[in-house]
Order: sequence, then C-alpha cells, then structure tokens
Amino acid sequence: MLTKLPSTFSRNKTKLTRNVLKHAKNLVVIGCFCIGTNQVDLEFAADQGVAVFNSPFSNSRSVAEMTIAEIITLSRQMGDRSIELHNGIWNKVSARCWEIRGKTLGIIGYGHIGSQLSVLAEAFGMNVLYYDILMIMALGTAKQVSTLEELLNKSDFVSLHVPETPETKMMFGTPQFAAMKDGSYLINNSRGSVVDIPALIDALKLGKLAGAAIDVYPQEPAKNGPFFNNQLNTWTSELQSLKNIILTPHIGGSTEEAQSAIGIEVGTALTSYINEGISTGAVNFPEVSLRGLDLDQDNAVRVLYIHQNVPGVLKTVNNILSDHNIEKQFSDSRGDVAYLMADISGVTSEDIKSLYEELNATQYKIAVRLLY
Ligand SMILES: NC(=O)C1=CN([C@@H]2O[C@H](COP(=O)(O)OP(=O)(O)OC[C@H]3O[C@@H](n4cnc5c(N)ncnc54)[C@H](O)[C@@H]3O)[C@@H](O)[C@H]2O)C=CC1
Ligand SMILES: O=C(O)C(=O)COP(=O)(O)O
Repeated sequence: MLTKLPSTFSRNKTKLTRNVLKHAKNLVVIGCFCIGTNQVDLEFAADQGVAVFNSPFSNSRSVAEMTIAEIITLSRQMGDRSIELHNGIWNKVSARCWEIRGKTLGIIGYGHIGSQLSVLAEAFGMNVLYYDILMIMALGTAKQVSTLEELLNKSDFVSLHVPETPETKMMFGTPQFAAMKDGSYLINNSRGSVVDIPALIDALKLGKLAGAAIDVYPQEPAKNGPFFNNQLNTWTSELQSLKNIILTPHIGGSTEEAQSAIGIEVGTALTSYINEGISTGAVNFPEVSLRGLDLDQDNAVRVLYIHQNVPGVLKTVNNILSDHNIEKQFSDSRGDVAYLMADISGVTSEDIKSLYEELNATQYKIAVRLLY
C-alpha cells in the first residue's frame, strides 16, 4: 500500500528498509511516532526525496521515570519478591537490599532522556556521572567523565540512553561488564543492539552484576501475546531463569501522556510539511521554511523543489521561475540532497501545468510539488 500513500507512519518496529522504500513511488513523508529513527533507512529516504520526522522528546520523561522505578526495584529486589508472593512464597529479606541514596548512577548518553534521569536521580540523593561523545553541560551537580571506563569503574548503577548507531552496536559487552563494580546493576532502555546479551547473562551468573533491567531486545515480537523464544532472541529462557532481572516488553515510552504528545508533535510536523513544505525538524533532510504562505493572494504558488546537491541547479530553476515575481525563496542542502522553496506570484492556472512540467523535466530533480 505504501506505493499509493503520500505519507506513512511508523513506530520503532516498522522497518522501512531500502527494499520497502524503493517501491513507495508516491511517498512524500514518513512520520516516526517515537524517538528512535533507526528503523528507517534515512539516507535512502532522503535520496528518494522523502522527508522523515520523529518526536525527539515527547516520551523522554516516561523513559526517565521508568528508569528511576527500575533502579529502586532492582536495589530492593522487588521483582523477585513479587514473583515469589505471586507463587505463594513469603520471603522477607534485607540482605543485599539497598537504599539508592548516596549511590552513584552512571548515565551513558546524556541527551533528552539521560539528562532528565540525572535530575530525577539527584532528587533521590544519588550522585550522577555521565559519559557522552559530546561535551554537554551538566545539570545539577552531575559530572561528565571523559571515558566510559571511568564511568563503569565508579558507578553502582549504569543506565544506557544512546541511540542505535554503528558505534553503539554491541558497545556493551564482556570488557564493559568486567570494568563495572562488583554487585552493580545495568539498565538498558535504549536499543536491543547495544548490549551483548550472552555477556550480560555471564555477568549475572558470575555474580558480577547484582541485577539488570532490560526493556529492548535484539529482535522483538511484532505483536502482543505469547511469543516463541527465538522472537526475542535465542537466550530468552536463560534471561527468564535469572534472579533480579526485570524484563519489560519495550514499554519505556508507553504512557498515555507520551503517546498523546507524540501524536500531536509528529502529526503537526507531517501536516506542515504536506500543506506548506516546511521541513524544520526533519531528521534526514535539509531544513527549509518560509514565513507566511498566503495562497489566496496574487495568484500565489509555493514551489517545492528537491534536487541533487550539484552546481548549476538554482540557475536552471530560477530561469524557469523568472517569468513570475519571486516573492521569497530559501534553499538548503544536507549531504547529497538539496531543497528549494520559493513563493511566486502572478501565476495563472495555465502557468501551473507548464511550470510543473518544466521543473519535472530538469536534470537533477528528485521531486517537485506545487502548492496553490
Ligand atoms: N525504551 C523505549 O521505549 C525508548 C527508547 N528510546 C531510545 O533511547 C535513545 C535515546 O533517546 P534520547 O535521550 O531522546 O536521545 P538523544 O539524541 O537526546 O540523546 C542521545 C545521547 O547519546 C549520545 N551518544 C551518541 N552516541 C554515543 C556513544 N557512542 N557513546 C556515548 N554517548 C553517545 C548523544 O551525543 C546524545 O547526547 C533513543 O535513540 C531510542 O533509541 C527512546 C524512547 C523510548
Ligand atoms: O521512541 C522510541 O524510540 C521508542 O523506542 C518507543 O517506541 P514505540 O513508540 O514504543 O514504538
């Protein structure tokens, strides 16, 4: 159906690969109703003239809150106590159950989620360290460390909040577990590809880690309900058998508040791109905007021209537009793709057809839309 749609919607499970996108001939825009955009081949989408929008922060508070809940749940072994009581066992213990006050939280990836988590953790009396590839201003009394190793050596809890990129794939494996403090905890609410699960299982079995919380998996089932082990990964049953490990079904951003805010944010971006061509906030595309579009005035037309980023294109396009008054114009490029927006006036309905045909016939065009 993608071939017939001007826009398509995805959450993190909908894989829009090169193979899928190359059949989507009429596709104009993709909305990812989530933060992560690794499920879409962003570069190929841009090469096809398809802009991709996401919701960069609407569910970040939900993830930060869930992480705080997990830190306390792990520290008090509440998951295990709850499972025991569900199975009719009363097991009142305090051994190796801790307050989180005064403990150190190491945050890997200090972006929207990591930085909110930092503020919440400090409110609980935790000390916060963070590691990020960028220099980022610390909130509260958190401290940025310059190596991942330093963070791992010093933290009682380590929480991952990085995006899936070639650099973060399997960034957490045997050497990173070895560098962690004995009896520490790992939380992964980022992406399933970031942690080497067999290495995590070993660290838990050896007692190196006192617990872990995992929300994301290398493969995830496409729908709710019973799943076969190989739909998550081949080690699911091992994970299920371990003590003090919280397993959640990728629900970090799944709250009513987050879903409603995401719907509004991405929906607004999609409609302003479709109706006005505005690409501000696109994750794969040049960001172009022009002030007020008044199509009722002076036979106005907005020209949206996406093209390969090579010399000479603007000259050709402006030559075609030059029979009309160019009220305003803006152009930007990102990598191999460039995007020109121009508001022209004095365009008759006959002109529109010929303008479209001429622009469509230009050499380096990727896509053309005229709004009138
Ligand atoms: N479990 C869930 O339901 C959810 C999971 N997520 C995941 O969380 C990720 C992070 O979300 P945000 O904080 O909003 O993203 P963000 O883009 O605001 O922050 C990510 C931070 O990670 C840093 N980073 C990138 N590569 C790194 C590396 N190799 N080492 C250290 N730091 C690195 C970046 O510089 C940035 O500061 C998303 O990309 C998504 O995959 C997001 C929302 C919900
Ligand atoms: O926002 C994200 O990146 C998430 O992982 C949450 O995705 P979802 O809305 O649950 O498909």
